[in-house]
Amino acid sequence: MAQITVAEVVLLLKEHNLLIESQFSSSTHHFDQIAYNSKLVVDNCLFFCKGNFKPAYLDDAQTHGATAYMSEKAYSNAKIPGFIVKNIQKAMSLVSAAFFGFPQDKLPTIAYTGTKGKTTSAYFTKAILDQTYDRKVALSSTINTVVGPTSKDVVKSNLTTPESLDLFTNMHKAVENGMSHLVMEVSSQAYKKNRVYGLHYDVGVFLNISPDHIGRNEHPTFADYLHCKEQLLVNSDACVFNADGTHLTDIYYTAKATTQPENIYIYGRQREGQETEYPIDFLYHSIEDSLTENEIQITANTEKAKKLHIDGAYHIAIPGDYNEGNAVAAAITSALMGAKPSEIEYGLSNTTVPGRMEIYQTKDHGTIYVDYAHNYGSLHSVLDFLKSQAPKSKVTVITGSTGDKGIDRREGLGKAINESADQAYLTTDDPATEDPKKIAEEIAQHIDPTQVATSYIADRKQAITKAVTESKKGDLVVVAGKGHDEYQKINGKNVPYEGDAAIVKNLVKGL
Ligand SMILES: CC(=O)N[C@H]1[C@@H](OP(=O)(O)OP(=O)(O)OC[C@H]2O[C@@H](n3ccc(=O)[nH]c3=O)[C@H](O)[C@@H]2O)O[C@H](CO)[C@@H](O)[C@@H]1O[C@H](C)C(=O)N[C@@H](C)C(=O)N[C@H](CCC(=O)O)C(=O)O
Ligand SMILES: Nc1ncnc2c1ncn2[C@@H]1O[C@H](COP(=O)(O)OP(=O)(O)OP(=O)(O)O)[C@@H](O)[C@H]1O
Repeated sequence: MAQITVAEVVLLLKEHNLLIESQFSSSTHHFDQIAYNSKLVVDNCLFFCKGNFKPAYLDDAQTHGATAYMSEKAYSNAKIPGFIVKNIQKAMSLVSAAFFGFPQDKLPTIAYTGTKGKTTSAYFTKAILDQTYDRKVALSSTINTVVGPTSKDVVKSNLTTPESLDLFTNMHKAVENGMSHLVMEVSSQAYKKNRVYGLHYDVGVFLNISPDHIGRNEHPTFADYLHCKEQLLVNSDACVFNADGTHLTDIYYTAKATTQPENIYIYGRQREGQETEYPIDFLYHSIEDSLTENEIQITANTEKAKKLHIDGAYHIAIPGDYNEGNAVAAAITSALMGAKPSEIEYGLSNTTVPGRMEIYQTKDHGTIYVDYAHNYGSLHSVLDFLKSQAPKSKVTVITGSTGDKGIDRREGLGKAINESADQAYLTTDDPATEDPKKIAEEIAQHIDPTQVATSYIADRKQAITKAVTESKKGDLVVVAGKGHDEYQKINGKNVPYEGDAAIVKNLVKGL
């Protein structure tokens, strides 16, 4: 049973130079529960006060049985002793890991970061390793959290990377359920907010970086965004990264600062007359690249890479040339964890990801793609790929952009549409407290209406219906931005929404 004593808490906090004061007189007292939400407090619980905290939550926690609290400041309404700490997020992460007996030590972990491709690569990796380890691979992703082998062990996720206490709770459950490995996504916010403080990974992958998540409530600058993402490499035993991305020198030297070059693996697309500053360990190229699937060839280019024995051809069930890089990252990390080429082939050729390049064919109308692209980098990748495959096809995009965050996405989406689409229906996507029409107007400012026929339809379902039913044979329709989401975030509430895929699935039945 998970437990922690006062003495263990004090020792841990002192070791990390986080303790300001312990108000506890007994060092042998132990806690049976830990929580950061007063609504979840039960008897003999250690309660963490963090974030936009109100003293009333501490009253609530005391009523429900908290026997101590931890916080960056002492509360005058406290009737229980406190641990006053320098950084509550760091302290909570360390104490959570210790409370659950450091589950990470029993759960080899592969972690992905990157502006784009985390979920897809994590799904590929889980699918491969599930073959190798008899479906014993846990998952922490934007879409689902998997802590055991049965369907009741799968829950929808709230965040890309959960709060530390939730993450260690999940890892503990996974260990209890006999899971052998964990594949997880680590967002830059997770580092910014110390949700993974003290966590070490067996393999850390840096997929790519492009401007995103910069602004109010997220990262003040791109440099801060990059710094947060790079922390994944600092905390990994083996590092894998993509040579085709930007900021490579920065990324390479960050990896090298804590990892021997023999444990750093670099992959990149094969190009004519290629010269790189670093030895590329794995080269890949497309054997076949179509609107519905891919086949790639992976070639080991260094002695270190050859030892993984993954040279060969692999099918990928999801289209999009950028998914080839995601697949190679998954192949390398899985091989580092013991997967064989046949298991890699099975995982890559049988994995689709909800809301990522889902394809819906019609008889007499266009082909419809439902995709999570919601910034310049991702929408540009998708549209560029479709244009390269079908240069003569008319491309229609249906999209909106989120309110209250990622403001620069509006310009990016407009720019990507302007560069590669023929028609756009701007609509609603998680407007939060903003007016979706105003957001659409901001996107439209970056579209030349003489080149791209652009209109606004507030109701997302109506916009999708119009675009799909008006499409002609050979046209390509991209429903972008919401992916697998079945809600619209409006004024602090998740308002239920049918979902892009469900709407399209129903529509194409009659077409
Ligand atoms: C800005 C930010 O990081 N906010 C996160 C943070 O909020 P917070 O600590 O301020 O929590 P709060 O909801 O204001 O409440 C304060 C505290 O009072 C407690 N409380 C509240 C009510 C009550 O009755 N009793 C009680 O005890 C709460 O449990 C909480 O501990 O902690 C919460 C969980 O403990 C998170 O859900 C929340 O994420 C917000 C919702 C969020 O959406 N964050 C986004 C930006 C995010 O992290 N995204 C990344 C992906 C983006 C990327 O790639 O970087 C992600 O990993 O998902
Ligand atoms: N390697 C890549 N490079 C550029 N775009 C990509 C890449 N991989 C996926 N995409 C695009 O980004 C979208 C999101 O992909 P995915 O969910 O795998 O990434 P993510 O990093 O988890 O994204 P997010 O942080 O938004 O949750 C896809 O639907 C696709 O449009």
